[in-house]
Amino acid sequence: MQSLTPLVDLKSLFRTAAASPGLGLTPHRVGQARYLIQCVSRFDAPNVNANSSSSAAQTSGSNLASGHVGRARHEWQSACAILASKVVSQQQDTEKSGGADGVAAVNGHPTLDLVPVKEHSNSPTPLPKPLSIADLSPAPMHGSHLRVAYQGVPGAYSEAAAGKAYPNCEAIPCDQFEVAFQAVELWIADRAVLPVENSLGGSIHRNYDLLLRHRLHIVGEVQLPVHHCLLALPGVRKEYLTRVISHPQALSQCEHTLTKMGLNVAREAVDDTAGAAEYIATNNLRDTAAIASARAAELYGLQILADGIQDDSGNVTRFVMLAREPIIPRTDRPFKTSIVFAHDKGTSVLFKVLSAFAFRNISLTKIESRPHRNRPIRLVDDANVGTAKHFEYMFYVDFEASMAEVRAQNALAEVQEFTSFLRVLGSYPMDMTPWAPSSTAGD
Ligand SMILES: O=C(O)C(=O)C[C@]1(C(=O)O)C=C[C@@H](O)C=C1
Repeated sequence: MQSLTPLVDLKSLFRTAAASPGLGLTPHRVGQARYLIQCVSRFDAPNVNANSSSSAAQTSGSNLASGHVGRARHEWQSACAILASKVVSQQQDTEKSGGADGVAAVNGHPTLDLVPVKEHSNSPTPLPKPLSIADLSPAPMHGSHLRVAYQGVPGAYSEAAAGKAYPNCEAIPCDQFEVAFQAVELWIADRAVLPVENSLGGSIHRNYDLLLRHRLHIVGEVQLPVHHCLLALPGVRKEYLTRVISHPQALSQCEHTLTKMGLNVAREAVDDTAGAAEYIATNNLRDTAAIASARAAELYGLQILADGIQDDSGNVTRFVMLAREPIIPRTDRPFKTSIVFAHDKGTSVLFKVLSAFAFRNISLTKIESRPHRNRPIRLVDDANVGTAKHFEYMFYVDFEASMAEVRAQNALAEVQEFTSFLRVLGSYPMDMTPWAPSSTAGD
């Protein structure tokens, strides 16, 4: 088995942030990160899984991966927020008292400590170099590689998607989707590549919710054909198996094929496909198989019991590429734009919003609704018949146009009139890779 890049979890992520001023972190950010490490330590709960891209992952199998930040994420997050704000106020106090970084106040005006000029010296103190255009490049890179965060361990499909999106990138494994978001926000990574939907399994809701909660921008998409294999330890036969473990999406993508193969064994959800393979290898499990990639078989020393077990040969997962800054939309190639909106008077607005696109001949490629978590229910009282409880939604729409096109700008101006909340998640080039379906076990 090869030695692999360690998984980034919340704790190590903040530790790296705190210890690496070279990553482009401001002293403020480094200070925040130090405090965050303390917060994370307080809420560490081994064997409790905080991550899940689906509620199915909360089944017993999801406890397989160990060492996660667990219990009470909301507690942890509010502690982070409080402590991070303390860092800011402490920093402001220090600045006021003139103690930090050589800044002192004279008559209320800060003065800077200048580098002393050494007179008649042959070896002058090196002076700071002025910033040049190159220092201001929009995509900060560390060394020659773009650092791309993904959820899972090496061998996960998300790692392959990161490589497709950014060839030669340094892929950074993260144990949760949220960690991948934060890795970009804290400058540990330059981009994140995260799955949002699969042609068989449907939407990965967790990432839709996180897109709204974080301030990253969609700067691209990649569609990855997903070719699943059934993996087990060398020498294990199908008849020995009592369970199959994998990511909930992968289990759902192979549901019928597993049944057709006569594998009516327990199916358990874990955090990612390659993590399932790693778990079997690490614990020498001879009664368990994983659904994962051929690369995962190679990395963790498993054999392939069956190849191409996805229920459809055209099994494709769509991933979005996320960055701290949006890209400038263009019109010289096909673009897609993703928006999210809500209306405080309910779903009646949906028809008007959709017609704003229809009148301009703009095709929609996806529409998704999620609970409006800040205001999930709207009560409508009618004295005669009682109280109607309407569920409230956030609507996510992808449409085929660039924000550089006037028709898209006009459509959004109209949508803004109808809605109480509107955010453009990104305008980005469409993945136009030629179609190449993978083979299935029955082919
Ligand atoms: O578990 C993995 O390998 C992943 O990359 C995650 C994931 C997903 O979240 O949908 C990605 C692609 C496949 O659809 C199956 C699982």
